[in-house]
This record gives sequence, structure tokens and C-alpha cells, in this order.
Amino acid sequence: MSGQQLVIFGSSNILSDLFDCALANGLIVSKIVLHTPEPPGERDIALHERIRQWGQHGPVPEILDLADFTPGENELYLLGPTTPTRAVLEQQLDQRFKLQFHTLIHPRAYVSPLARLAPGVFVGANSVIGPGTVLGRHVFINRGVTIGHDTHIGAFSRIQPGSNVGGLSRIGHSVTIAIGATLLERLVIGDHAFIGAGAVVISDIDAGALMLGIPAKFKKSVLPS
Ligand SMILES: CC(=O)SCCNC(=O)CCNC(=O)[C@H](O)C(C)(C)COP(=O)(O)OP(=O)(O)OC[C@H]1O[C@@H](n2cnc3c(N)ncnc32)[C@H](O)[C@@H]1OP(=O)(O)O
Repeated sequence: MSGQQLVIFGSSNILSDLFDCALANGLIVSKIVLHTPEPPGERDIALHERIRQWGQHGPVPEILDLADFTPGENELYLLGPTTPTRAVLEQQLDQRFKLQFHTLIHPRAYVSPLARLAPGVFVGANSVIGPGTVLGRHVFINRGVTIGHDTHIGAFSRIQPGSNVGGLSRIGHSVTIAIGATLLERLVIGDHAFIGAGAVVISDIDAGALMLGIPAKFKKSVLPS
């Protein structure tokens, strides 16, 4: 893998995690390709400041607009944001470039050889993906997450640090499981559901439901219009 270059499309606060994981895999982050202007939110670190900090660990990546991007040799591709807008970005990239996305796994994660990971998946340090589990396109598994056996997670879902997802479950696409949440086994979670930080989910969840607390209770619908 060494010497291969990672190109990241779109920017968000997870860029440092991607950079860290690329370093651990001996990859060079060569380009960050921006599709929309993304002003930093409150307490965010601006992109230029973030990548300046990376400079001590290798070349500072080039930042360019999507309009100026053309695929090069020896490049691997990954999406940078974890927000639901990723699906739109992937569609745009597919229409224009037909790129094959990379699956980036931190060397300190454990992914069962019996699990299946689709292109574009990220698995962070100290996460465990159980046997028989299937992760769809661009699923983002943050640090210290455990996913039990035989669980399917739909495309573009994101599972935040320290969450635990039981086995034999069906998680839809574009689902968010926030930091430190726990889901019991054998559950069905609808598309676009949002499970809040620290929630404990003990029963199935409808599409687009925001669920909070222990046990998790319906707060409101967050289904995109
Ligand atoms: C490396 C990293 O940093 S990754 C970290 C990624 N971030 C996360 O995973 C955190 C994601 N955020 C959450 O989970 C938040 O709890 C959210 C988005 C679900 C809710 O946040 P907001 O919509 O801002 O909620 P808000 O602060 O307006 O509160 C609304 C109500 O829900 C309650 N509430 C908010 N969050 C939670 C929660 N996690 N659990 C229980 N109750 C909550 C509030 O107390 C408030 O209750 P009230 O109506 O009785 O007053």
C-alpha cells in the first residue's frame, strides 16, 4: 500500500481521523477536493489550519475545487463528510468520474474475515466488526465502536465513538448512531433514524425517528423532506 495517495472529497471535522488512519496505513493524503464552500461552524477548526497541523507528518495536501479535479494514477478515493449530503456528493462523483472508492480500516481495528465491507467504508481505531456483518457503501464507523455478528448496516450510516450495536440487526441507510449509544440485538432501525448520544435502544425504530434517552424514546421526526 505504501506510496499510494488518498484523495478525499469534501471536508468535515472527521478529516483528521481520515488523515490519522491514512498515516497508520502508510498512505499519503495528496488532495482534498471541495464540492461546496464549507465555512467552519462554531468551535470548528478551519480546513487550512487543520491541514497545516498535519505538515509535520508529511506533505500538506493540495486543496482544490471539484471543477478542477481530474483523476490521477495511483490514487485512492474516500468521502470526507459524514453528513447525509454525502449521498449527493457520491452521486455527482459517480456521474462524472465513475470512481471506485477505497475501504479504509485502521490497523488497530478488528474486522472479522467473515464480515463484508462495501467500497467507501471507514473503520476507526479500536473498533470491532463481527462475523457475518455487512457494512454498506460509505458507512462510517468511528473509534471504539463494536458491531455484533450478522448485523447489516445500510449505505451512508455513521456510527459514532463508543457505540455498541448488537448482533442480528438490520440498520437502514443514512442512520446516525451518536456517541456512546447502545442498541440491543435483533433490532430493525429505519432509514435516516437518529439515535442520540448515550441512548439505549431496546426496540425497533421507524424511519427518520430521533430517539433519545434510556430506554430510547421518540422525540421527533427528522426524516428529510
Ligand atoms: C469524534 C467526535 O467528536 S464524534 C461526535 C459526534 N457527535 C455525536 O455523536 C453527538 C450527536 N448529538 C446528539 O446526540 C444530540 O443529543 C442530539 C443531536 C440528538 C440532540 O441535540 P439537540 O437537537 O441540539 O437537542 P437540544 O439540546 O435542542 O435538546 C432537545 C431536548 O432533548 C434533550 N436531549 C438532547 N440530547 C439528548 C440526549 N443525547 N439524550 C437525552 N436527552 C437529550 C434535551 O435535554 C432537551 O430536552 P427538553 O426538550 O426536555 O428540554
